[in-house]
Amino acid sequence: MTMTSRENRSSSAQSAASPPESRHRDGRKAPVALPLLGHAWPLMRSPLRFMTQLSSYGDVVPLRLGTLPVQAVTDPGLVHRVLATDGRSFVRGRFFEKTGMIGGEQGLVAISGPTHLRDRRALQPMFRRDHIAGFAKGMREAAQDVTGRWEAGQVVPVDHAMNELVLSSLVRSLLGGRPSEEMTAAFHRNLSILSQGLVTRCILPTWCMYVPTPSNRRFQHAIDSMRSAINQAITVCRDREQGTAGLLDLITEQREEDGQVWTDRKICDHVMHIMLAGVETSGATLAWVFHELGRHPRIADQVQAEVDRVLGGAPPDTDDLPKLELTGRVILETLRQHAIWMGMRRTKDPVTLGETTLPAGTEVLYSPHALHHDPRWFPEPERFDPDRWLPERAHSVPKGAYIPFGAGVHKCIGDSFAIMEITIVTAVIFQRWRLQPVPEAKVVPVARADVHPNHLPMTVTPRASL
Ligand code: HEM
Repeated sequence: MTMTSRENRSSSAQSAASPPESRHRDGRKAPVALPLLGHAWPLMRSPLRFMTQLSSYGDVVPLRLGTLPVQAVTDPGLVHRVLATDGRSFVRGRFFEKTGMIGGEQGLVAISGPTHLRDRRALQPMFRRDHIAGFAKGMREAAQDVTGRWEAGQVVPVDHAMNELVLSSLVRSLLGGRPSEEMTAAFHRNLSILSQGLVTRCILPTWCMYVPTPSNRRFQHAIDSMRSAINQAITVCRDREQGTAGLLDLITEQREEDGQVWTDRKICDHVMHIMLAGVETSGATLAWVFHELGRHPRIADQVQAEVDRVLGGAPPDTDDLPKLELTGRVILETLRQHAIWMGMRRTKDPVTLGETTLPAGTEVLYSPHALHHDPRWFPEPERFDPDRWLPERAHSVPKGAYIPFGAGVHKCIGDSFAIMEITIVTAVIFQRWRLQPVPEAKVVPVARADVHPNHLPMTVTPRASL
C-alpha cells in the first residue's frame, strides 16, 4: 500500500516531459500560517494561487484551516493513490460532509463506503452512454431555446446563458420533458446562491452556518426552495400513470436491499446533489470553451469548419460526437485549464504517502486545478493548446496529473453526460453563431464550488451575416 516519495516521484516524472522541479527556496515545508486562521485566509482570498504554489513545498504539505490540520497532496501519483488505488482507506472528508449538511446527508456527493457503493451501483446505469444518448434531443433543444433569444450584435452574458442552458437540459433529462420557464428560473436563482456560498460554508467552522445573518438566511431559503421544487417533481413522478424515461422516474423506482422503495427524502438528496454537482460545473466549462475560442479565433475557425464538415448542417447526434475530434480536444484542454480547484478525503486507516505517514482521521486536500497547471506535466500551462491532447502527446501525461472528473469510486458519475452535453451545445452554437470577446471586459476566474468566470460578456453574431 505504501510507496516512497522518491519511487513515486520518479514514477510520475518518468513519463513527463520536464524534470521534477526543485523544492521551496527557503527549505520550508509549508507556507506560513496565520494565528487562529492558519491557512484558511490565503486559501479563501486567493485559492487558485494558493493551491498552485503548494507543490513547491513538497509532495505532501501540512496545512491548517483554522484549527483543523489538513495535508495537501500535490504529487499526481500520490493523488491517484488517494482517489483510486488506496481509495478504500479514505472516506469523503470534511468538504463533502459539509456539502451533505447543506444538500442532504444521503446524496451521492456526501456518502462513503458500502452505502455509497450500493447507491452508486443503483444510479450508475442511468448515466451510461447508451442510456444518456436519449437525452441528446433535450440538450439540443435547450441550446436552441437559449440561443433562439439572441439577436445579431447583442452582448450576451455567456456565463449566465450557459448555466441556464445546462440547467434546463438537466431538468429535461430528470423530468423526461420540457420544464416550465418558471421552474427553470427558480432552480437557476437558487442554484446560483448555493454554488456561490457553498465553499465558504465548507471551509469555515460549522457554527458560522447557523448565525442568523442575511446571507445565511438567503442561503437557507435557497436550500428550502430547491428541496420544495424537487419534492413537487417527485410527487408528480409517483402519481403519473405512465413513465417518461427521465432520470427521476428511474430513481423513484429504486429499492433498498430489503425491498423497500427509496424514501422521498433520499431521492430528494440524490437529486439535490446531482444538480449541485452537475449544473454549474458544466455551465462554467461551456462558458470557458467560448471564452477560449473567442481568444483564439484561428482555433475557432477550425472548430467551425469541423462542425460544418461532420454535420453538414444537420443537428448533432451522439453518433457524430466522436467525429468532432478537434472540438473534443478543445473541451479536454478547457477542462485542463479550468478544472475545479479542490477536493477532500479523510483517512480511514493509517496511510503512508511518500515520506509522510498520515494517522487515521487525517483530512487530505487535492487540487485538479493545481495538478493541471504544473509545468512538469503540462509545459507552458497557461497556454491554451488543444494539440496537447493529440494521441502521440497525450500519452506522456502521468497518471493522476489530469483529473477533471476525479478518479476512483467517487469519479464523476456525470462525466459522459457532461462531455456529450458540452460537445452538442458547442456544435449547435457554432452552426449558427460566432461569439466574440468584448475588448474592455476583464474576464478572471473566480473559485466557487467550481471555477467560474467573474463575468463573460460576448458579442453574438449570426454566421450568415459574417
Ligand atoms: C464539466 C462538468 C463536470 C465536472 C468538471 C465534474 C467534476 C467532478 C469531480 C471532480 C468529481 C469528483 C469529486 C471527488 O473527488 O470526490 C465529481 C463527482 C460527481 N459529479 Fe461531476 N462534474 C461535472 C459534471 C457532472 C454532471 C453533468 C453530473 C450529473 C448530471 C455530475 C454529478 C456528479 C456526482 C453525483 C458526483 C459524486 C460521485 C460520487 O461520489 O460517486 N457531475 N464531479
